[in-house]
Amino acid sequence: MSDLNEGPMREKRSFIMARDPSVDRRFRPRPHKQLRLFDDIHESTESTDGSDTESEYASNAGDDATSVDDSSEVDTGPQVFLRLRPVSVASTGYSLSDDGKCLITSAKNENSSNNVNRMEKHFGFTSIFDGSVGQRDIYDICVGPRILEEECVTIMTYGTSGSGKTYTLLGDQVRAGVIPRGLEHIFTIYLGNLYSTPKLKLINGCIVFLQDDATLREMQISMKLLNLCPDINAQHERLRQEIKSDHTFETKTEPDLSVMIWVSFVEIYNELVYDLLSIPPRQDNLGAVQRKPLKIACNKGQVFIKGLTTVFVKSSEEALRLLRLGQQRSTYASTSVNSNSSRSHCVFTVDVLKYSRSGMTTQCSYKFCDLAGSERVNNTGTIGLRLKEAKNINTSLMTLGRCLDAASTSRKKSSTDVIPFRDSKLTMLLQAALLGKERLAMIVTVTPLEKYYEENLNVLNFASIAKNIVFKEPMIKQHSTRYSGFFDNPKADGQYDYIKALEEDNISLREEIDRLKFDHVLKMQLLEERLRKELTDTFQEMLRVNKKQWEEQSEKQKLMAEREFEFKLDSQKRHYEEQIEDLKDEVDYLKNPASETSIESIDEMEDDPIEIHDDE
Ligand SMILES: Nc1ncnc2c1ncn2[C@@H]1O[C@H](COP(=O)(O)OP(=O)(O)OP(=O)(O)O)[C@@H](O)[C@H]1O
Repeated sequence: MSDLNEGPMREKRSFIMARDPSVDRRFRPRPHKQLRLFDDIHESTESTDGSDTESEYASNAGDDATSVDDSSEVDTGPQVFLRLRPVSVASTGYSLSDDGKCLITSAKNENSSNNVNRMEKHFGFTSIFDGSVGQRDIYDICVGPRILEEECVTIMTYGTSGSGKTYTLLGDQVRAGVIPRGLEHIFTIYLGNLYSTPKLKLINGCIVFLQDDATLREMQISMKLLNLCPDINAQHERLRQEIKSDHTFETKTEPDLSVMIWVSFVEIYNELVYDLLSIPPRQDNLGAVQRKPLKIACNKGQVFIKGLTTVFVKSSEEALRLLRLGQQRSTYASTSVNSNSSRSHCVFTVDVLKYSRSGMTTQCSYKFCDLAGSERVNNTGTIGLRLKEAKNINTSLMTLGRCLDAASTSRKKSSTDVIPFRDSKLTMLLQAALLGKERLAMIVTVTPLEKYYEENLNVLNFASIAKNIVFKEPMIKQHSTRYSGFFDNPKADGQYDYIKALEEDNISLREEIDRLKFDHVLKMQLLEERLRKELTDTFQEMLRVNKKQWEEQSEKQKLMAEREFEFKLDSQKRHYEEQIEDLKDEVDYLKNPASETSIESIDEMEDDPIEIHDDE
């Protein structure tokens, strides 16, 4: 009954349903001649010789590159690029429009599930890259300009499983992807302004000045994690050489600017957010990393993850090492379509925090988001844990599609429909980009094979919804705050001069402190010198007096010994002289016995031998 009253039901729009949301039929470009893609493309997935045909592309497809730059839609909505994976025999169901910006699909396979899917469809993109386009051009066109704009940007890869999302973002051992190139680019830009210690940090979405002990703690965390990282010196050097030969990045040294760079890495696995750079309880056991899910929160419109480890990095190499560490910890598994398939959505964030002498702190963040691949679970025989993972992946991707759709519809109709960000962790995390508060660049990857035709249509429908979004509000170029340590009160904004004066005072006080310190050090040095001299003089005087005393004492002792010796000598001398006298008398008596001397006395004398007396 109610059906009759309400009239015909309106078709509900969805990115995976059959209705074609691609370019409006009335305006879509009609190709005079459909170009066949992939005629000269050979399978290059297995090749590791680094033979990307970049230079060829640069000359052949240069027009594409320029068309991106001068596009007026750059400022009004997301940029959506299409990258086709190289395959040996590409399906004839895909072709390019004359201007190279529209992919035309038409099912060649009669088994296609429904009539709508078999119809010819046109999907417009900011740029389309065929399988011959290498990593260098992808970076130069899709990402490099966003990095130069120094705005918050989310760069996302979206596609079916095995279509090259991870390859595009991370690259492989030989060909660096978008992230290593982006890191090199960012560090080259700020080379002249990099600050060597972490004094500013983003905490719960706000920029905070760190005290010395907190700075020290952050440096210890950074050191601990870097010690856990795989040793990639040689690999980093090789990739760096490759990047240097591919691009010419320029350093922009600005006076009075200090730049601090932080990185964080999370994965969303089965709808739970995990920190890929957490410090494990035991350093030596990577397997013992506690997988504690984290919560997403919002503070004054800034989305952040509670308790997430953000690591201060001083060079692109450190950032890359942390990226590899997180990559090792993220969830991969072998599936029917990809032997090393990402089973989670991974978001690697680079926060650039700047502090200028005027007291302004600004933040610009680069989020690199590697989405897990959409998968057909019905036909591929996926079971068990892989099935659970695939369902969660598909559900969150569907929510992403719904959010994009709602964002697109509400902008066009100026309606206030609630965008269902809260329906998945992925959309909660990326809501700033989906609302147009940050730039969004999406690289859609497709494997142009017949067997993926219908899956690819879903991906292309999704991409065209994203492409059609128009953001009317101006982008927030940078999140900026003033150092709250100077001013907590809301009137602060109008008192810039006062802040400036305070800062000048601060600078002159610091100079005064430096001068006083210098004077103090100088004074201490002079005092030390004087004390040393006094001490030396005192000791020298003491030595001199001691020496004199010793000399006098020894002189006295010498004199006494001499006198004593003389005295002994005299007494001996006298004694012998007396004995000699006695002996002489005896001789006289013996010669003349009539003398008065008696015999007894002579006998006595004989019994009395000569003695030597020692006075001692
Ligand atoms: N443009 C390309 N050029 C050369 N090789 C490629 C390209 N795209 C993908 N590959 C190769 O294809 C394989 C699968 O790619 P990748 O792992 O990036 O797929 P994915 O889309 O991330 O898949 P999943 O969603 O399952 O993780 C890898 O071996 C990769 O090197």
